[in-house]
Amino acid sequence: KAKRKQLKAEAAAAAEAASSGKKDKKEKKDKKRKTKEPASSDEEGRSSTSSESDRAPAAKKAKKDKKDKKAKAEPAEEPANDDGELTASGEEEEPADPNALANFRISEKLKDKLKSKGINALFPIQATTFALVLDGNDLVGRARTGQGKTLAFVLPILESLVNGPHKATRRTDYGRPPSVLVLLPTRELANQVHADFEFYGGTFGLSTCCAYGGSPYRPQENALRQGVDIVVGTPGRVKDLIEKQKLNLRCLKFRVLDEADEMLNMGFKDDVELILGKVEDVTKVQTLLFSATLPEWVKKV
Ligand SMILES: Nc1ncnc2c1ncn2[C@@H]1O[C@H](COP(=O)(O)OP(=O)(O)OP(=O)(O)O)[C@@H](O)[C@H]1O
Repeated sequence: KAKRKQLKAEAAAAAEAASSGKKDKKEKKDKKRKTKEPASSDEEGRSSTSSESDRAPAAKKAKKDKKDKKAKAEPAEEPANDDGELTASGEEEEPADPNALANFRISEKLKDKLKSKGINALFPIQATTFALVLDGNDLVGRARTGQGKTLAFVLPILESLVNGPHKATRRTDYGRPPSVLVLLPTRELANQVHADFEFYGGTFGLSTCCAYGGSPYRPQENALRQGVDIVVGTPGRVKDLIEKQKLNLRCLKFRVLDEADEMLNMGFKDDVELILGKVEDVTKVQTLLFSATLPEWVKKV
């Protein structure tokens, strides 16, 4: 009986020892897990359940793929402009070209017309003259053929008549005398300039008449009687129309002498002087003169 009691006591002690060993082990295990846990929860900011930690590599891969795609897409997010310069992404694109239409006081309608002709920026001669003419100055411009001289006076004249200094006093009534007179040495040039004034001036409802020698008088006289805003012509025919009292220059806001040296060479000296002398008050007229060379007579004019 005593032996059985001892065996029981030994078994109980062994069981207790075993249980306390398990407890130790469990405590150690728990400790171990606790030291691991912060790392795993910090890693992705997620709880470390087994199912989630199993998903983590896939999520990481997706994230990496996205990063790679973004890196590949990045060059497209910073587009290069026509000059190859990078422009700031996410902001409205600033026109890098100082001569871009946006940098000039050109109305939207006129800009649209220019763009329809593929003109997105002004040529240097146009950029130089635009503000000067629009602000009311007289001008002498030396320019070779093909530099875009025509638009150098067409654009600021139109803006000045419609939105600028001459807006308030410009006549718009039926039978009005013209606001603009352009003199050129040849009918080809007159036709060219007339076409530009018609195309761009038409935007504002401005009418143009072309008058050169050899063409019938009747249509020109009819147009002048009804009233036009712009007259483009050669000196001989313009002088004739003045002398026939079909054309009167008393309301003129602009007079343009284009290719002045050529007009001199072609013998239009007297006609030009007579026409210029018909303006009553020169302080009320802007005079723009373009010439490839500046002989004495051109300087005097
Ligand atoms: N800013 C511009 N951008 C692109 N093209 C333009 C621009 N200005 C004018 N042009 C074009 O350039 C060409 C020459 O222009 P323009 O005829 O006005 O030159 P010009 O110097 O007056 O020539 P010309 O001496 O023969 O009269 C035309 O075809 C015109 O449409």
